[in-house]
Amino acid sequence: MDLVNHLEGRLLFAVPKKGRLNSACLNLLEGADIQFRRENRLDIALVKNLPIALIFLPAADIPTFVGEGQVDLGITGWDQVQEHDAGVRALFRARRFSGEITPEEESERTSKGAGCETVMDLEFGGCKLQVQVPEKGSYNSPKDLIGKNIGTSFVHLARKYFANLELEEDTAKEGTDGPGVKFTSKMRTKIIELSGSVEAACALGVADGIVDLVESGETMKAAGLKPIDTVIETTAILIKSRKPSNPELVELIAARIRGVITAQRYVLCQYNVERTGLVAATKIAPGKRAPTVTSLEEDGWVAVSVMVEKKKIAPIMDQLSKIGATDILVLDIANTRS
Ligand SMILES: Nc1ncnc2c1ncn2[C@@H]1O[C@H](COP(=O)(O)OP(=O)(O)OP(=O)(O)O)[C@@H](O)[C@H]1O
Ligand SMILES: O=P(O)(O)OC[C@H]1O[C@H](OP(=O)(O)OP(=O)(O)O)[C@H](O)[C@@H]1O
Repeated sequence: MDLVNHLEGRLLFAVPKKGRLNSACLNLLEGADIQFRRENRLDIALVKNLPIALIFLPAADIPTFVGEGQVDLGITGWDQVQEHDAGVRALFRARRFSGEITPEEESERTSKGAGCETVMDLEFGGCKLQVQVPEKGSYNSPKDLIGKNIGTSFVHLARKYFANLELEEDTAKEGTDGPGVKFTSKMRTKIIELSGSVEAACALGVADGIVDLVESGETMKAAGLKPIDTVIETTAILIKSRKPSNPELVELIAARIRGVITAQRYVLCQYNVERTGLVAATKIAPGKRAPTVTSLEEDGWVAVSVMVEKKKIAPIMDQLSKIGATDILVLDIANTRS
């Protein structure tokens, strides 16, 4: 089937085709009951039960497609959206400096090009974009890298980061060569674009420091690098274009995804407690909204069911047990809707 000719009337939803975010995205789509079958090697899949087409794209390209409005919705890293926005801003700023466009055109085109809106944080794919330097070298602070070579895949964020650093340093030095002497800021740090294996750049003599993503820190440690600053912290996000083709469907998908995320974050805790212990128990586990309390077929006792954040459940069970709650059960939540 020629899928491209079946996109008419469908909401286009971009998801990372590979890499760190791919499998969590596929789980999210399954949880939201977005059913599709992806043919081998095809980057478009029609959703069977909703008027949606999934477009599988590199995570780094998704902000461009959504920002320019060709695709309505997308999942990618916050870092990728920031990198794209910084790139768009730099492009139009340069055009204004060269006199190609007016300041008004610059602001209009910047807001059009960098036009993704964040719908929600998806709470996975968490990592940090960090400045890393050789552990055994002489660089200890980001300012030590001014004027040096920096390897990165995030050229626009790195350039912005070092431009700010240079400006800070220039401002601090202002006047030190004599009253009223102003340093003119001209980017001195060289940003070298690398598409992968950035951590090898220092050992290979290509760069003095790098700006790259760090999750566990194992890759950088193995490459003999240490962090000296964090440029941004990032997680996966759901983004939408400013004018999606079907806003109601965007809302429906957002509500389903929100439900899946809440279900992943919470468990349902059920226990029995004497009515006299209910106030103390509710203080320990107040729930997302409030606990549901039903009477037990035993005088003076109630059964309570309450949503608890997964990461807090163990100490909460300990405390409930301590104040006399019994038969404490913890159940996974398959899905939720507020
Ligand atoms: N440990 C990690 N390393 C890199 N990215 C991560 C990590 N954990 C989460 N991410 C997120 O995953 C996004 C995609 O990164 P990933 O390197 O998997 O992309 P990719 O499309 O496979 O690109 P590449 O071709 O560079 O491998 C990042 O922008 C970031 O938001
Ligand atoms: O802190 P860690 O948990 O070790 O993860 C961080 C590493 O993972 C990413 O690279 P990836 O494996 O995606 O390959 P790449 O170098 O080709 O981008 C990133 O660029 C780091 O190198």
